[in-house]
Amino acid sequence: MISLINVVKKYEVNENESVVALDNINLEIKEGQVVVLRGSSGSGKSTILSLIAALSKPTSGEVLVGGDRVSKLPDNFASDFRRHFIGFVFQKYNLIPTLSVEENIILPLVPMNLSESEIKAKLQRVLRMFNIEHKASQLVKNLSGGEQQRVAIARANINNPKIILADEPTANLDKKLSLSFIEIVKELKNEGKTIIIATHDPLFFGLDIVDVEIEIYQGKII
Ligand SMILES: Nc1ncnc2c1ncn2[C@@H]1O[C@H](COP(=O)(O)OP(=O)(O)OP(=O)(O)O)[C@@H](O)[C@H]1O
Repeated sequence: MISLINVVKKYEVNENESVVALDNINLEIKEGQVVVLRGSSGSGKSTILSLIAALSKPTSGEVLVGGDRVSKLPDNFASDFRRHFIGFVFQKYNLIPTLSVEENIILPLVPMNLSESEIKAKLQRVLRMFNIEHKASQLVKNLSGGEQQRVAIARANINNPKIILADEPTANLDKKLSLSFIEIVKELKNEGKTIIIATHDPLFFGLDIVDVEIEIYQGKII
């Protein structure tokens, strides 16, 4: 279960100016749900994802993920929490173009001190799952947009996290690739993962696999 309780997030722009990105958000997401956060640019969707991932902290209010009060986690615990529980798919993928597909995918494992065989097993699982095995040794910069996205999704899943957060995942994809992303979401849902997608892509609206659609407008749920 993920809960946001009376969450306010203000960004300080300068000494006398702040932006209220989230204005008293209350939200509950159950394990295994696919949730779409919809709303126009600047409405606060990415801010919600970053709070759930403990990438930032609310100005006031609480964020609970599983048993963890992530809004209170010190930074070193927050990165540990992310490594185990969260897979993040960024809009621009955040891949390193000069590294190979497999090097990019195993990056989250670097701090974990795993044996080579453990790393290989985890890598093989996601290479197969996301149909990118045949490109494993190629440099990411030579891949197509759709392939790069599959690498980003594979990296987000390398630790088999319970929660996948995707920020505008189809912003750089054509219709066909966007539909194949939706197929991937279906597979992840079948595995029991909780998936939260921030998007203004109408392809996600009214989809049968989506359990909850939440509309955000100027930092509020409407
Ligand atoms: N680091 C920051 N400093 C100052 N203002 C910020 C910061 N991050 C976000 N904001 C502001 O907070 C509000 C919400 O931004 P957020 O990125 O959460 O919206 P969004 O709905 O995800 O938009 P988009 O679809 O364009 O990514 C916006 O007004 C934005 O300008």
